[in-house]
Amino acid sequence: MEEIQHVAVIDFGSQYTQLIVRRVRELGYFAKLYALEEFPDIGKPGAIILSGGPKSTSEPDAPDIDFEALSGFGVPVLGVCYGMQLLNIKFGGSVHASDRREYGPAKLVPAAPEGLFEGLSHESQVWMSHSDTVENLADTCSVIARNQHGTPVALSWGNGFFGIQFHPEVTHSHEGTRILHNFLLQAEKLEPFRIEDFKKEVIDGIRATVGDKQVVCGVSGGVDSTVLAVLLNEAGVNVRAIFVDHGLMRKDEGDEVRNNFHRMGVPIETVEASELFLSRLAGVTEPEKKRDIIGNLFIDVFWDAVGDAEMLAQGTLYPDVIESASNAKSKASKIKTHHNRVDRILELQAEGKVLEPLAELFKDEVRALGKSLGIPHDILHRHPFPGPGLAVRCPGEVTQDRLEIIQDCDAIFINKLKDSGWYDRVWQAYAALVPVKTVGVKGDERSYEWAIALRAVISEDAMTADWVELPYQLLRETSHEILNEVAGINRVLYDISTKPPASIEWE
Ligand SMILES: Nc1ncnc2c1ncn2[C@@H]1O[C@H](COP(=O)(O)OP(=O)(O)OP(=O)(O)O)[C@@H](O)[C@H]1O
Repeated sequence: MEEIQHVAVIDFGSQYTQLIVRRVRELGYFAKLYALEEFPDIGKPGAIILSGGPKSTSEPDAPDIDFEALSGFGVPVLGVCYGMQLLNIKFGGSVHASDRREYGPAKLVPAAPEGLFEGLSHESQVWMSHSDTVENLADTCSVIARNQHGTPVALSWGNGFFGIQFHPEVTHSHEGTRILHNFLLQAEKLEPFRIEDFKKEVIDGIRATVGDKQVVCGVSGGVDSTVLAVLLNEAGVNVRAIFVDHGLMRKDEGDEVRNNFHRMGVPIETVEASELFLSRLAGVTEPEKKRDIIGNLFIDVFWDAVGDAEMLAQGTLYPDVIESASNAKSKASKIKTHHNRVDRILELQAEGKVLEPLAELFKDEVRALGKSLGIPHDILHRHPFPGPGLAVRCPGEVTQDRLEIIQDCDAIFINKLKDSGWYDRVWQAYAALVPVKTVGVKGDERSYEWAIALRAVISEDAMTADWVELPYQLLRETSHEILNEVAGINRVLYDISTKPPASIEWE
C-alpha cells in the first residue's frame, strides 16, 4: 500500500514542537515529528514544517539542515520562528542576533488577504517568542506580513517556501490554526488522514512483522490495551491477551473486562492473583511502598504468565514517544511505567521483538481507531484508572474489607453519574476511603464508622484538574444510597480540591 502522505515536522528544539504536530492532526492531516538528526530520512512527506528552537542561528553550534535535501523533496516548506530565520539564511539573507527577547502578543498585518493569510480577520493576534530577527532579505524573498510596527514577520521565497516569525501552534495566536491550514492547502500531494487507511496500513505492518510468531499483550481493560488487543486480533496474528486480576479492581470489574472481550470476540486469559497481592500488601501503609510492591509483583506475575513468548505488544502512544524522543534525543520508545525495570523487555526491544502499533497516535485517535474496529462506546470512553487500582484510593492498609467498602460506594456513585448523564462529562470520578472513624447514629444505635470521599474532576491531560460542580441533588441521592446500603460508612464527603496542590488520586 502507498505510504500515507504525511506532514513532516522537523524538531529544532522548541517547547511548542509537539503542538505543531497536534494542530496539523486536528486539521485532519497526518503529522509526524522528526528529530533533526533523522533528516533527511523522513519518508515521503507531502509538506514539511521546520519548528522553532531555543538557539540563535549565529551561535557556532546552531542547528542546521541539509538545504539541498530539503529542496529536493519538492514540497511546500514552512519555517516557524527559528525555522524561518534558518530559511532566510539559506536563501542568502541574514539574521540580526539580539539578546533582547520579544515575547508576547503582536498584531499581524498581511500584505494581502491571500495565501497563508486568506480568510483571516484584520490585525489578527499572533504570539511571538524570539530574540533574533531577520535583517537582510534575499532578492527572491517577499515580505507577506508585518507586525503593527512594520517589522517583517512572514516571508515567502517562492516555490512553496514560507517563513513565519510567530508561533501559529499556540492558542494565543488566535488564528494560528487557520494559517497552518492555509499552508497545508499549498501542498498538492497531501491526503487528508483517514483512520480507516491508517488501520489498514497498521494491520499490514503487524502481519509483516509478526508472521507466524506468537505475540503476547497485557490487557488492563483500559482504552489503550483494549484497542491494541482488538487490533492484533483483527490482524489475525497469533495473539495471547493476558489480564492480571490483582484484586484491586472496581466492583465486578474482572467480570466486566472478560465480558467486554467476549462481546468483541477476542479471547483473553485471566491470571487470578488477588490473594497474592493482598497478602503482600498486608500491614503496608506507606503509599510509595504500596505502589512499589504492586508494580514489582505485577511484573513477576505477568511475566510468569507470558512464559517464553516470542514477541510482546505494548500500547505505547505518540505522546510517550515524543516525550522520550525530545528528552533523550533518541527514537527509543518509552517503556510503560509498570514494566520499566524488566530486563526482558529491553532484551526483546533490542531484538526488535517489541511491537508498538499505536505509537503514532494520540489518545483521541486511538479512540477513533477503536471505534472503527467496532469497540463499543462505553469501553472507549471509560474513565482513566490507575495501574495500582483501588490501592491508591485506600489510604493506610489495603484489606479485603476496605476494598469491598470502596467498591460498593464507587459503584453507587458511578451508576448515579451514568444515569444522570454526568459520567461522560467528567474526566474521572471515584470513591476513596477516609480511614478515620467518626460518631453517628444508625437506627437507634450509636455508630462509629469510616467516612467515604467522593471525587469527580475535569482535566485536559491530567497535569492539572478541577473538581466538578455536580448538582446537589445528585450528591444528595448518592450520599443517601451509600449511607443506607454500605455497612461500615456513616459519613460521605465531597472532595473539592484542585490539582495542584492536591493530586487527582489520593495516593
Ligand atoms: N491488570 C493488568 N493486566 C494485564 N496487563 C496490564 C494490567 N494493568 C496494566 N497492564 C498493562 O500495562 C500497560 C500500562 O498500564 P497503565 O496502567 O499505565 O495503563 P495505560 O497506559 O493507561 O493503558 P490502558 O489504557 O490500556 O490501561 C497497559 O497498557 C497493559 O498492557
